[in-house]
Amino acid sequence: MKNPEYALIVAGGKGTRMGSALPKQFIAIDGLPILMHTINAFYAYSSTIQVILVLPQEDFSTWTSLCERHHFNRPVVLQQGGATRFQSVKRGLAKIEGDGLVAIHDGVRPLVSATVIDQSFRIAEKENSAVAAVNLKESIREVQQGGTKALDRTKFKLIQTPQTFKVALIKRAYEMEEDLQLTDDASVAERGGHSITLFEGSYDNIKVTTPEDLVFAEAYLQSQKTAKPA
Ligand SMILES: Nc1ccn([C@@H]2O[C@H](COP(=O)(O)OP(=O)(O)OP(=O)(O)O)[C@@H](O)[C@H]2O)c(=O)n1
Ligand SMILES: C[C@](O)(CO)[C@H](O)COP(=O)(O)O
Repeated sequence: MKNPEYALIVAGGKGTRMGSALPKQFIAIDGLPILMHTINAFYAYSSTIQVILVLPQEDFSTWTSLCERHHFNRPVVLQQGGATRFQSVKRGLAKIEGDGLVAIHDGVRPLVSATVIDQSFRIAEKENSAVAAVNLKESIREVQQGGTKALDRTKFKLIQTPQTFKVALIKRAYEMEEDLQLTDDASVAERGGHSITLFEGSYDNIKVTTPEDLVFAEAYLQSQKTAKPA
C-alpha cells in the first residue's frame, strides 16, 4: 500500500524583505493569493494529499475571509506558526499522526510543479529524503576579512523546497534544540545524522522574497496560460 503523503506548507513568516503591509503569502498573483497557488500545486499533484497549513494565529481570520472571497475550499489542517521557520515546521509536524512521507514546502513558492512534487515523494520513498536543488547560474565570491575570494561554483547548489522526508525521521530530527544557523529542513535532518539526497529542482520554483519576485511570478503564470493549447 502507498505511504500516506502529507504536504506541510509553512506560511508563518512576516515577509520583512517584501516590505508589504499585507503578509506576502496573501498578495495576489494572477488574481489569487500566493498561498492558494501553492496549495493548488499540491492538489494538482494528488487529490488525496493531506495538507497542513502553518500560519501566524493573527492571520487565521484573514485566511478565512480570503477563502470565502475566492471560493477556495481545498481541505487544509490549520496550525499556528512559531517565531522562526524552525518552530513553524516543528509545530506543523506535530499535526501528523503515524508514519508516511511529508513534503515540507515554503508557502511562498507558488510556482512549484506537480512533476517536482512527484519526484520528491518518489525519491524520498527510496532514499528517506529528497531535497530540490539547482545549479548556480552566476559566479560567487566568499567575503573574507579585507576582501573577497572567487569560489568554484560547481561545488555549490541552490537549495529549494519541497524537502521531503520519511515522517518519523524528520520528526525525530526536529526534536533537537533550535540552531539559527540551520535555515532549512535538510540541515536539521543532517544535524540529526542523516545523509541528504538532492534532486533536480526548477529555476521557476522561486521563493517570493522581494518585490521583483512578484513581477516574475505574475509573468510566469501569464506565460503558462498563453502556452496552453486553446
Ligand atoms: N516564523 C516563520 C518564518 C518563516 N516561515 C515561512 O518560511 C518560508 C520561507 O521564509 P522566508 O521567505 O524567509 O519568509 P519570511 O520569513 O516571511 O520573510 P522575511 O525573512 O523577509 O521576513 C515562508 O513561506 C515563510 O512564511 C514560517 O512559516 N514561520
Ligand atoms: C528553506 C529555504 O527555502 C531553502 O532555500 C530557505 O532557506 C528559506 O528561506 P529563509 O530566508 O532562510 O527563511
